[in-house]
Amino acid sequence: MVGADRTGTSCVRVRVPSKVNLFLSVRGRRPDGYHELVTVMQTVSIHDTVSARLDGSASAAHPAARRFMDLAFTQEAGPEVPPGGDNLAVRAARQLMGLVGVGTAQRDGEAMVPVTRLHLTKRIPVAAGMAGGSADAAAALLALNELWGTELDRNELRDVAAELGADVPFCVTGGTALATGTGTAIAQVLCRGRYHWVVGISEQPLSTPAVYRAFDEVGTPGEAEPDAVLQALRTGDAEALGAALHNDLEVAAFSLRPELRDARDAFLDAGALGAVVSGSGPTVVALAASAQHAVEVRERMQGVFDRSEVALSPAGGPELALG
Ligand SMILES: C[C@@](CO)(OP(=O)(O)O)[C@H](O)COP(=O)(O)OP(=O)(O)OC[C@H]1O[C@@H](n2ccc(N)nc2=O)[C@H](O)[C@@H]1O
Ligand SMILES: Nc1ncnc2c1ncn2[C@@H]1O[C@H](COP(=O)(O)OP(=O)(O)O)[C@@H](O)[C@H]1O
Repeated sequence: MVGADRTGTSCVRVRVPSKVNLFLSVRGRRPDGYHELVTVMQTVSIHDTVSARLDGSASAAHPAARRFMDLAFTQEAGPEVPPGGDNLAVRAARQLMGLVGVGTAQRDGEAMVPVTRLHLTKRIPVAAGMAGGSADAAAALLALNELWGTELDRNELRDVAAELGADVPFCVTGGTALATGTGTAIAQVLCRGRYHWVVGISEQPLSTPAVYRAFDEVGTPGEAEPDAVLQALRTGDAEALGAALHNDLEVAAFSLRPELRDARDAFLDAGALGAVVSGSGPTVVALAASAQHAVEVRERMQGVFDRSEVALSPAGGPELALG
């Protein structure tokens, strides 16, 4: 899997989009506590950026040629984002190093150990149901695969990604996908048109495990099918998509944050084509008929959320730029 010592790249920047769940059905709870899902995910145009840079000779840092490498991580992010080894971007880097047999250390015998510097610029709301941490993990995998010349293909990267979190495999590819299992089995689906969203953001985060626990108490595993969402996407019909938005986790998010139900309903009163909690929340997304309509709906929602943004979907996948 590890390619020859070929990389001449010394810096890679990956701009990675967030996601919304257009449809999410919880089918049941597995013995390990994870839940079986059927979900349709789509990238939206709120992005993080992860850059990776090598100090010293790029070729000397090829993992196949090294037993040790040092990893330095910095970020422009709020205090709620872990600054060290718990950050999903760092966990992704360590996972990739482990896979190619490279340890983290300051020195490798007599020689100085090469340093890989990872930097995260955070724009995606945190613990918001928009897969921000997963997006950063995916971006780190893609950046380091390029920087180190490890040459894992997308399928191999998705396998590594699945070990980091249920949403990470989707974030490696982006676009629009139907995900099953725990969310890691991904099939791209056809999507025509572009969709205009108002993204309602709450500063107070919601923890994904807490929302799944609440679902076990107040929710019922469902049998809803994503057909109406998939058909709307195939035909590029925003009105049909708005009507078909669905999320079984909403009831759990509402039980923890009753005001989110009011916020969703306020979006509908403000003329949105549809509105739904994204993933485990607390972000509520509303579909508009056009860019202008999104601006109008957002204006009518003044004061409902801590803040809001307009955004476009689908937002493609992670974009790599080499330096
Ligand atoms: C709800 C969703 C919908 O896309 O997204 P977010 O709201 O987090 O963005 C996902 O299922 C979240 O995926 P992700 O946040 O990557 O989950 P992980 O890190 O793997 O798991 C965090 C915790 O969520 C619960 N979990 C996650 C996925 C799943 N299918 N069943 C679960 O029960 C488990 O308690 C797990 O310990
Ligand atoms: N790079 C990262 N960005 C955001 N959160 C991160 C990151 N790495 C680790 N985390 C942790 O993951 C938790 C979930 O964050 P996030 O992925 O943004 O939300 P969600 O699971 O709702 O999509 C946060 O509370 C934070 O402690």
